[in-house]
Amino acid sequence: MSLGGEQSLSAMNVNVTIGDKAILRDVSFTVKMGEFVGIIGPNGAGKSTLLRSLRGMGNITAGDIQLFGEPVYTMGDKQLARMVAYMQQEVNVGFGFTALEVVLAGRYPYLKWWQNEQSQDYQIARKYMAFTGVEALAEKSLQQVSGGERQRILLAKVLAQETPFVFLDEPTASLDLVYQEEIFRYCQAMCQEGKTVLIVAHDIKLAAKFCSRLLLLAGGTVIADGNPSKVITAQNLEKAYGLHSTVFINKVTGNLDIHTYEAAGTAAGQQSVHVIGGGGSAGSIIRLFHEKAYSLSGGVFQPGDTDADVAKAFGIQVVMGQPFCVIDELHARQNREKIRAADLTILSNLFYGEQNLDNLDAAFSAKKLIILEDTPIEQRDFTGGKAAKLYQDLIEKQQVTVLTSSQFADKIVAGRL
Ligand SMILES: Nc1ncnc2c1ncn2[C@@H]1O[C@H](COP(=O)(O)OP(=O)(O)OP(=O)(O)O)[C@@H](O)[C@H]1O
Repeated sequence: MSLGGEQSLSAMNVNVTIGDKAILRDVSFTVKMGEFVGIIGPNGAGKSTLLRSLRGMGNITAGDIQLFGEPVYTMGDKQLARMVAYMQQEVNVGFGFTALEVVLAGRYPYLKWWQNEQSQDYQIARKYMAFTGVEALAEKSLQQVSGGERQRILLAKVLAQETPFVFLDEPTASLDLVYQEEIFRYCQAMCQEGKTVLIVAHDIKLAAKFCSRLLLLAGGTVIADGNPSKVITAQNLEKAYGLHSTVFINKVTGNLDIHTYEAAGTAAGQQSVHVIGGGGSAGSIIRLFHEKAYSLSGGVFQPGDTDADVAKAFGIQVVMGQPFCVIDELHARQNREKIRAADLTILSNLFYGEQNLDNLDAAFSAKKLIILEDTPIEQRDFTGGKAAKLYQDLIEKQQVTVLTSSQFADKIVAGRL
């Protein structure tokens, strides 16, 4: 029987209070079979407390938790162990036991008597040890393995329980890059087969890549709940973590990516800057200005250009032209208006081909102009037409500063613009 899509877990107005401190406040959500739910949020948000409560551990102060319609707190130990496999954050494992014995203990809800090595339980234990890459450690005691290996042994134990629910509290904490991904990948596969996995994770990008749903907790409440692209937004991250970030789709990986930056000062925000770029030369400058809270504009950029992508990711309004075309009159006018309004205009490593003719011409109307030029001027060829001539005129214009991109970046970072 397929359980896919059926409601399997429900938490209703769950409150946990310890002393006079509210650890969880009115947490409500339901989970369907086959969902892969990542529970994310800052340290102390209540993630582990929530997972423990869902497993019927610790006492909730108010509310109700049900698994398949049955209150979790009325279930017996063995019934719960057949229902939920739970890997805690910190586990006191018997260090005298071998890895195989520890994994075999995951079969406890099914064992009637200690089995021989040919029994099905041994085979199941070895199967999951092979999956988590610890088969070769079967006879080693837990004292003889590394922290990451121990984590993978404990994961094999949890998987060997073969329950419809798998709850994992930071299972990737001491794992290397390969196993971190592997665990998420395996959980995803389990969910596709109908299991329900809840995982507490700090790696938001990994959780967003693999989980079908994220639950963002902060201060004991659910800040956001839904598919990863709905939950991982700059606003939600600021609300939960107090973090300044830009959330975007990484064009190389196709995955959701997060760029974080320090809270900017207010002084920089009073200066307005217009960036004339294109061809990918201005992206890093736009990022730096944005992080320092300058009031930014840009143009005329071409669609598909990485400068345009960076501006879009940071939510900066830029004048966009047509792809592979000379700048048309409307966009040229909009660009000039922004240049005139800006305190400072930056012309960043502009390719002085004819399609940039208007960008170069418009730069003459800047109040203050800084040209970023990473090719030594003496190596530039200014003999190639109208645009090249304009560029030369700009460089030779009085009160124009010419810097390399890195000299300029140093100035912004040091706040010496
Ligand atoms: N037994 C306890 N007594 C008092 N306070 C507790 C107890 N257990 C947890 N807390 C508090 O409850 C809050 C939530 O803890 P919890 O471990 O659930 O957070 P978390 O989101 O899992 O954090 P982390 O990411 O750091 O593991 C924290 O402020 C913690 O100090």
